[in-house]
Amino acid sequence: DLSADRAALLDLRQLLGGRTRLWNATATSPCNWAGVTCEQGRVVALRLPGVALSGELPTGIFGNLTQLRTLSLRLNALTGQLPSDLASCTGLRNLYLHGNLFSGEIPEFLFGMKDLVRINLANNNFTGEISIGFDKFPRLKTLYLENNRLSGSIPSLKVPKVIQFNVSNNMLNGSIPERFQRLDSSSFLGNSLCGKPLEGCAGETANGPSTGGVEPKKKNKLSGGAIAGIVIGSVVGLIFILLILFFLCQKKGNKKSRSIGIASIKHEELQILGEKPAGEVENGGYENRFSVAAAAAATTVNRKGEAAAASNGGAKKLVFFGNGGRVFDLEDLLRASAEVLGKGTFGTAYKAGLEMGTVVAVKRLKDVAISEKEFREKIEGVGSMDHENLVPLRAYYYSSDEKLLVYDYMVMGSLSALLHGSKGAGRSPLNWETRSSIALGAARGVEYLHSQGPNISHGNIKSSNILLTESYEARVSDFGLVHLVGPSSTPNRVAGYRAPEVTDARKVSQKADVYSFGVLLLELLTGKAPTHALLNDEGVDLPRWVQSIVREEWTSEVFDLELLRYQNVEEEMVQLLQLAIDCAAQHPDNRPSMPEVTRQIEELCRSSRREEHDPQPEVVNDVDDNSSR
Ligand SMILES: Nc1ncnc2c1ncn2[C@@H]1O[C@H](COP(=O)(O)OP(=O)(O)OP(=O)(O)O)[C@@H](O)[C@H]1O
Repeated sequence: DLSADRAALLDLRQLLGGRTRLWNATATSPCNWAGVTCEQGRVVALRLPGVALSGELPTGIFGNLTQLRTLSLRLNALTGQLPSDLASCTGLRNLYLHGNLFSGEIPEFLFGMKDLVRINLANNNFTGEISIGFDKFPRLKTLYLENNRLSGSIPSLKVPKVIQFNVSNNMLNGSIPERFQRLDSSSFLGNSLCGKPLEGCAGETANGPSTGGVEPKKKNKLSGGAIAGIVIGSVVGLIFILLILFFLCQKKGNKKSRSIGIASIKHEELQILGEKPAGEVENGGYENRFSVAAAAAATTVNRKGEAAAASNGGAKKLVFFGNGGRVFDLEDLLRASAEVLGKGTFGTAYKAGLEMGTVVAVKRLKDVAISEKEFREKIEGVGSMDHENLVPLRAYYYSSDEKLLVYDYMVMGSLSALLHGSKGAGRSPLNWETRSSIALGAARGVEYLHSQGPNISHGNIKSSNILLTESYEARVSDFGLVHLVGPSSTPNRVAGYRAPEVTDARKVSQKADVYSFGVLLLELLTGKAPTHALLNDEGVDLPRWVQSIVREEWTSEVFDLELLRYQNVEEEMVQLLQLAIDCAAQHPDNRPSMPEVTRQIEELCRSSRREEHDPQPEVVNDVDDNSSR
């Protein structure tokens, strides 16, 4: 019987006035209204984020919505106190009221909603003290109260499951309870709080912070014996640490000359070819810059114990692909200054600046376990791939000591760096248009690879292998490399992307590529790396985490914060999310093919472009990023 829910929702609909774009005027059942999710005939989720709701929420709406599990009214301009009939929603799990103008104390009835898992009341005008009542939620994981006007001290809450907590920018004082001392300081800034992770409280002993109480005076009264014990303990501890450091340094010193790799390249090795490392002039040290030749030589020296330059085999040449011709030769490459881009599964990648001004990316392969003939055959296959969404392999070099692959250098780096790198000032948020076009470009690149034959797959799809041009076009890289390396290099780092049925990383089917691509899409949409700590804490992978959220009816909460402002394309975002989930199906037969994936992304890109060009007076987007949580 939906009549009760319907009547309640009609009240809300009046509040929305003419904003029919989100509230379909022709819908007969509330379950067909945007923002409403029903289950077995009852409304279980109500989401009206950023739709310019204003004024006080009238009492009488929530009294009937007793099955509600998710209530999201974030980013509106709602004022006054929370309506008392909200207390009827006793099964509420997710309460998102952030970014409004609610005022008054956080009402007591909230603490009767025992199932709450996520509470976000940030960016309002709530006053009063933080209640010990928050301890009454056994499943609470998220508690955001920042940017309100809460006062008093933080009570010693136990909240065992809380992993996200923020009370910054209130009027709180006193010391931070021990339970929260391991959190980041940003959760507490903008108050008069003290103690870890902020600075110690006034009157605190130098030997340790207070442990949660708010009465620092009492804590000063340490007995003489206790002080002597602490001093002796500290001295013994210090001596112990110094001894460990001493032994560690000695051990490292012994190892240094044996290890192979960037960190161990020494001055003498760098000069073997008479080259001066580029970094020496600028940095006075070697850090990450040195010549490709030096790096190659260092390997040779370290492996054989003698100085043999990588270029000493006269017949050894760079083999170029395509019609571009021989733009530079091995000597040029060996003379190039090089900067480490990163170490991957198959070796180390360098950015190499040639003297003639060309910049290329050079990958030094390790653990190549196949014969020269086989290597040349396979790499010829890789070099023949030609598509605008692939990073072209320009050339390769093969000798018994050294295997180099030369690629076009992609100036904007990888999608992984873009999503998970610095989010500080100067970095523009990654908007929906960019993300969806990266998804499309990457899909086209992988689809092209699959079109080359039923046994041709990429084998290592992940965000660090999606590189970006200056205009953020996606180029898929590293294709075909899994077939060149031995079992010792099988990519354990792809954990999180690898399909469940893959046991040998060198035998990755096209359907397994689709799974990895699905995880990549989830990463694009959620902003979470498949190896994200939060996920691991809970012992789940990204696809399972997303699926659990979708099951719990709070789909829109999975999206990256930076995407939340694009309310007008929420439908397309949900479609892409569904496609990602389909791709990451456990059973290969249930996954779509790459052409189908591309077709669906093309379709939703088209429809979101249409949305963007439609006038949308009712959509409010002018809310700042902080409040969009
Ligand atoms: N052609 C290129 N242009 C710009 N950056 C590149 C290029 N190729 C690789 N990189 C960057 O260099 C780093 C190391 O790349 P590499 O491919 O060796 O390892 P990976 O992608 O982290 O792991 P894997 O070896 O499993 O693919 C990555 O951050 C990658 O984005």
